[in-house]
Amino acid sequence: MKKSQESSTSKNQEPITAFFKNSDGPNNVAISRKTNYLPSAKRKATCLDNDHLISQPVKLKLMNKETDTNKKLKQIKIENKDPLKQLEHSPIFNSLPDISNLQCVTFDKKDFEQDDVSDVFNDDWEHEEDAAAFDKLNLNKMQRCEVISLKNHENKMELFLKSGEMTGTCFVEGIWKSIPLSPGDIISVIAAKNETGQHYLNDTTGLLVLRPDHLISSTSVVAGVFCKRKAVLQERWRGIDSANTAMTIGIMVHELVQKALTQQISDITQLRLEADRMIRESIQMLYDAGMTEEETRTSMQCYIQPLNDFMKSYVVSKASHGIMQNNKENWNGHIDKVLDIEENICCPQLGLKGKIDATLQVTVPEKNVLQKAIVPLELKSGKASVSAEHRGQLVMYGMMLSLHRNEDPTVALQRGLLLYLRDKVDVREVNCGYPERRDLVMLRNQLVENLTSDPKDPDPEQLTDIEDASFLLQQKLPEPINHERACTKCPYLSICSVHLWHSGGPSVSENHPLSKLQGQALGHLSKDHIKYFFHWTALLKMEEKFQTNSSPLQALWTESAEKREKRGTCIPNLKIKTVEQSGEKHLHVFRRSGVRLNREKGPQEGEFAIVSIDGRPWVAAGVVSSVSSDEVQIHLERDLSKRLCVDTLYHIDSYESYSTIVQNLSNLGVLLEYSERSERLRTLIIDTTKPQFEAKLPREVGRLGIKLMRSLNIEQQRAVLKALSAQDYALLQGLPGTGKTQTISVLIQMLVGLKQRVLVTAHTHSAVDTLLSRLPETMKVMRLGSTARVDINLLHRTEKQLTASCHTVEELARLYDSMEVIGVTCLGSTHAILSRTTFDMCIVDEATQVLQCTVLRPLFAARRFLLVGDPKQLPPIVKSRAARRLGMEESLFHRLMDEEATCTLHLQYRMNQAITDVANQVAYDSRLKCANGHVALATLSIDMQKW
Ligand SMILES: Nc1ncnc2c1ncn2[C@@H]1O[C@H](COP(=O)(O)OP(=O)(O)OP(=O)(O)O)[C@@H](O)[C@H]1O
Repeated sequence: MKKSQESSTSKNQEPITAFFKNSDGPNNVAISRKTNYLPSAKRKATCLDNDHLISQPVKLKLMNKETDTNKKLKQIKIENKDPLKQLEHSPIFNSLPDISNLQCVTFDKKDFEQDDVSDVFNDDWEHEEDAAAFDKLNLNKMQRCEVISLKNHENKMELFLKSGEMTGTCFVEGIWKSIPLSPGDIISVIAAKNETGQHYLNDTTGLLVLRPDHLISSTSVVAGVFCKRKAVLQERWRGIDSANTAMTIGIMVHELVQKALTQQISDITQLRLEADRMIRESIQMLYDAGMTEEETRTSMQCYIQPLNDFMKSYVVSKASHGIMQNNKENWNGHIDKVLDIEENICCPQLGLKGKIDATLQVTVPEKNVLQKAIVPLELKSGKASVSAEHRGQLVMYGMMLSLHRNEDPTVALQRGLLLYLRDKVDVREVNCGYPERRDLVMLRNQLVENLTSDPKDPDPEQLTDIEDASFLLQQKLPEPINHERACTKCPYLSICSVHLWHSGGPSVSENHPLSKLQGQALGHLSKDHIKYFFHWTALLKMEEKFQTNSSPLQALWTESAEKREKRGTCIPNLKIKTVEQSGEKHLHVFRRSGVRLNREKGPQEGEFAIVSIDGRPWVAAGVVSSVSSDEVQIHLERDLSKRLCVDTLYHIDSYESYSTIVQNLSNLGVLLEYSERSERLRTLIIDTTKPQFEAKLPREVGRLGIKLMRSLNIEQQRAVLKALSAQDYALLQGLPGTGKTQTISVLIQMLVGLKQRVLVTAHTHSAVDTLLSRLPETMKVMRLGSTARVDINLLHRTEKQLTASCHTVEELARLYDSMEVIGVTCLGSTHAILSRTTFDMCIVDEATQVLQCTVLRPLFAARRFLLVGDPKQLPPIVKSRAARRLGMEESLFHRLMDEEATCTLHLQYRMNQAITDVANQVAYDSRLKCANGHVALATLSIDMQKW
């Protein structure tokens, strides 16, 4: 039984095209003709009856952890054959892309002057005059449709689709048939028509994009060429992979090339000076990656001469052909103009997004005629592999750009340039035929199937049991690859393995590398650790789902700007007034003439927002710096006025970023790590091992205490001593106005007096600032985080201000090391200082308001911690009712509350007796006391005349 399942699965992995022939990795068989994405048992559970049209949504039933389906899922074994070997045996391994049917596109002058921003897609991308037409759906152009029902025929699937008021059918054959569609799914389709007028897609025509509203970056899609599973893990657990040398050099080389291109630098001495300047200005990034200037200079050397050659031959020369004409693979064109740098490109028709390194206007000789074209350029700082990953990225940019030009993405001529500069200049033109485009869309579909829920998945808001939730809401992952070397080094090994061995998904045979690596990946984790991980990932998934439903990104392309304005999420129809360079960003001032802006609704100061124009959602994004009744100021990463004409109307939309969810998932991922810091927290937080306290404190404490603790009452003094004696952690429960901040401030001074380094954190910027502002000016304090969010009185203590005088990585490191206190919010705790320093104590204020998984990040950086808060005050903000019901509001403070570890402050200085009595009746059960008679009798005299 098992055997037959194994062989059928491996048989399903035949490659279909040659696209991945240059891939370095094993997933170059990523697209398989017959592979269904779901494990076969799950497929069975969800497969559609061949003979019935299904038009009703399937009723959901909560699966019990040990249902038959689940048992079956666990039994499935997948034998992963080495995909490279399979590929070699493919009859089409060496076939070349079919470009015979490509049409040549000519450009006119206006194409080069500004973007073609014609209305490519309106509310539903295509509106036809005839409103109630049945079977009038025109799929010759890409359409966003809803699958109403589907019917399986012998070799094809019949889809009944709806787009706006239009309906129609489409037959899906070949590779497209393996997409696991359900009624209710949103797809984007372009199809051919046969002689009978019937729309169809097969292996040689059409595109079907699954759930196109979920935009995946083209970098993530090509990451899936090597390992689809890693590509999905990377999307969800981004941040586990820390900054490294190759990444840092890559960023610096990109900046240097972009500078050379925009300023037309073709002089080797000037390029060297630019590189040196860049290194000097990037000391923060070098510190993060643990690199010195000298190392960086040496690593960048091998790019400078080739960059100079590139500039001379392709950019500044007047010739219309490049160097190395003897090497026929090298590109033979000329770069006439740089149109854009880091152009943001967002394409909801293909469900893709990306950032193009440089958008160029070029001249290319073709059959002895000089042709003009606009091409994306992708710079690669690694070896000139011209791999499937590198080419694939350009193919996707090409498809997105062709849709922006209103062309057919399956056949439109596309050109792109790959630029390699390590050791020698190597410029390759990438053009491709239909098979590559189809395979990349299919690869994206496979990733999106794992990254989004399908209409048959349970609605998280209906879940009532955390065990069910943590089983049903587990991250879906593609099958693992068979590559021991890659898996051993993979930063996602533990997360990949925990899903492999502890979820209902497919498992692997005993000979698979992941079986051998199981001990290394999970040997240090107990059942409870894994259960905690899955509980919290499920809760985060519920919260994420709730957020996606309440503020959907797709409104940007499915609703008009006016409709979004009515909903209160958009400020529409703005024009650019001015653009000013502001550090690395461009401060854009937008104006709406005539109409006063509603300052209460839409993007607010300090919020992240998206800038769109009609037909082109998300042309840029950034943080809003101010909103007045007639102007919006926003810092964007690129200058929009350079590319778009002055009369362009812009819309600015609020955007609920999911980076917080991803950061929280990453924190849970780090908690699974085999390291001392993670083991310590697992023991304290998951196993709830009792914290230990020193029986005696050093004499020095007494000496310091006489001086510093005089301002504290007896309860507060006890709290300070308790915190000082904690070996693991302590809790400080402070009722309102009882002097929590005052107590913490004295504790910090005591710790610093004892030569200990302290990390101070809280949920909000204001709480961090309140604490830091109570510390003496003589203390060495640094506030991390964006200066825009820091209290004006603390600006002199911000990282930006303090590091302004550092000119070398060494000076910077010395400065960081000299700081006695570092202050940062919990979400801002991803700064490199925290991963490179072990603080003696981390103090978390407002600890009852922070999500358990958010507070983990600062705690990883300290030997012991103090949680300060009031469990009777606000819990963490959780929007999903179901997640709240299942325990997401439980803060770490609540989880660890224990009499022995907790000190409580009851004596308050803020309310007189009458108000204290009310607070006691409502929440504190007579435990809140006035600190003294003066407080109890205090009154407020108000001059009623003045009111
Ligand atoms: N031991 C003390 N003697 C005199 N006044 C004190 C003492 N401790 C705190 N206070 C005063 O009580 C007020 C409240 O103190 P603090 O802001 O530290 O309390 P908190 O518990 O942090 O308040 P909140 O409930 O707003 O978080 C302040 O005005 C502070 O100066």
